[in-house]
Amino acid sequence: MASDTTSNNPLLQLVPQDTANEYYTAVLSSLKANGIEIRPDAGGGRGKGVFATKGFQQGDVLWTERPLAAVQQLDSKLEVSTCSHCFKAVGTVEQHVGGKICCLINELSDATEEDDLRQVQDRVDKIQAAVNSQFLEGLLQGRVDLPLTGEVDMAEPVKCRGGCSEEYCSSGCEAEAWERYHCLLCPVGAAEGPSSSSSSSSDDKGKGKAAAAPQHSASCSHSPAGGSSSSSGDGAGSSSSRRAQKPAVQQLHGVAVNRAKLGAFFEHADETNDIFRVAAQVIASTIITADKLLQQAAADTAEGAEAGAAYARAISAAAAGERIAARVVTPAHAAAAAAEGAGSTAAAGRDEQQEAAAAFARAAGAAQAGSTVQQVLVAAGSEQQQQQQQCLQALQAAFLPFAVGHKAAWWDVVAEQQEEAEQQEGSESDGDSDSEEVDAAELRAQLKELAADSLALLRAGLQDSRFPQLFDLQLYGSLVGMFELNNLALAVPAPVARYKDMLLHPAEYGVDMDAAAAAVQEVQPLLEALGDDADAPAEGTGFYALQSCVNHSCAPNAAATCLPSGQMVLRALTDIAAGSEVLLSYIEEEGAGLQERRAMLRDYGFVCSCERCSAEELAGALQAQQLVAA
Ligand SMILES: C[S@@+](CC[C@H](N)C(=O)[O-])C[C@H]1O[C@@H](n2cnc3c(N)ncnc32)[C@H](O)[C@@H]1O
Repeated sequence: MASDTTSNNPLLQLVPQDTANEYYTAVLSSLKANGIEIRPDAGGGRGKGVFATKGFQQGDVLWTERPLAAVQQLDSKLEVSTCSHCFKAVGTVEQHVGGKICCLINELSDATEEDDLRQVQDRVDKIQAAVNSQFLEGLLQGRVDLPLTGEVDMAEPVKCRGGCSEEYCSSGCEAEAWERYHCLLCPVGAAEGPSSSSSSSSDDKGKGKAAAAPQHSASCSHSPAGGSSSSSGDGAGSSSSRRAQKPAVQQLHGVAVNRAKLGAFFEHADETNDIFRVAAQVIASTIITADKLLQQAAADTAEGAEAGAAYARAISAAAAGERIAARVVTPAHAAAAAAEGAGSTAAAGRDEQQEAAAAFARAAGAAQAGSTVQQVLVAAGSEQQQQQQQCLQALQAAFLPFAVGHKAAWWDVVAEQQEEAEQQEGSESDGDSDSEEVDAAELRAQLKELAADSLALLRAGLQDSRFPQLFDLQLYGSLVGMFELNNLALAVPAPVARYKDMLLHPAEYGVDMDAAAAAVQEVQPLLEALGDDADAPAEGTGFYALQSCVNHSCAPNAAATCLPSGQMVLRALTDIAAGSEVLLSYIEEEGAGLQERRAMLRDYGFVCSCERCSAEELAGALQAQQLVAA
């Protein structure tokens, strides 16, 4: 649902329905989501929703989608190295096994008396039986080969051209991330071409055998991806040698980028809330898109002026041939004359007329594209006002994908959740409502201050004078709030889990059974040491244009999962009839009772009244009545 906030920020105003409809039509078409529509009012006060316009069968893919903005959690990045743009795993299976063991060792060494120490000791024993420090170092450094790991599709890491510790699965992903947002967010910013972090050749059955800087050392006092910084996601790490060469502030996309200050922003985000990193990604990509729109508008205006000059030249050329000159009085006539072409007595002027016609056609197109800009220019008073209006218009267009999704401010969302939780607990115990209010109010103030600190650091890193609306605290809070409510938790299958699954089910992967059985024998101690941690996916959070429009039900008919490629796929869990709403479950609803589900859904800011909840509520009320009657 679009926001109806009371803020004066134009980016927070309700998006006109026509504009939203146009945007979603474009989204559906670009995703080739056939048989799907977005209705502005899904009913029951739930805002917009996604509906099937044709029947789907259980298991059908409804659509696949990449996020508009996403980050992997810092902790998860230590355990599963992925492409910072698309979340496909990078490195080798061996490095991932080593990384997971390091994380496990760290976790176990943090165990306290409150943990089950016998269980902890059991796991330590298993690790010691499986690896020694030399073997672990070998896994991490690419000196140890495990059997059949070449069968798992992995990508060789490509480093960020800016010199920070971000890694990508391909030069394509590196370039896309750089162009879309990372050029403004990289805390190092030495803009060289992308470089592979591995010097190895690709003759190793696609393993991407890396001599890549390991993310862990065998002592397991590991650092995040790339190894040199406490930061991850956008803004991770730095190379001090490159930092020394670059200027303190770089001008890019109309923004003065202070890389050192960006580093401080990311450190703060890593210490406080991952979501700030996603918000920064949205802000950076919006600036870049808006800047491109402004450049385009300027080019169109220049083209219009050029067209005018060409027209003037065409007029004077045509003056030599009266038949044409009499007719070429408007751009439309110029175009018609040029199309007619032959028969002109002004042979010398024909080419020029055609050029003029073409220039006019271009100018007309440009004028049409920029017509709203022109209207604004006429309406605006001073040149400065005109520029501000132009900037705002470009900004609104660039921000549209997020404007259609934004919600209440983060501090309000969280404080309301807290209030409700406390009221619930309060009504179950003796509840002092005054102190509850103070707690929620305090929380609101604390979160607002935290967001203000984060935004101040981002503003210091991205010094911008054209788009003040984008650096407004209320907008920042709304962006973070939107991510809290709309984001899909990313869970990209880890390569170690795929490796294990392949060894256990070789036939499904076309792998020789005997080879798999021998491999299982060899790696059994490692898999036992890892236990369930082998299966832990890469976890993060992403905002998706279409998935974020799907409402919740405690009896869902669809489910979203991540593929190893990092793409999200939405599949039908049941048959879905044409005209039905597509519904996901935002929570682990299976086996949970009504109150438990409602408590989980509090985080999403609504009370569910889906068919299952309504039926259970009714059944509960009837039961209560019967008890009273009895
Ligand atoms: C991911 S968005 C879904 C799209 C949303 N309807 C919109 O208009 O943007 C999640 C929000 O939709 C609303 N919503 C989703 N499922 C709901 C449900 N079962 N009952 C009430 N509100 C729901 C809540 O406001 C929730 O915060």
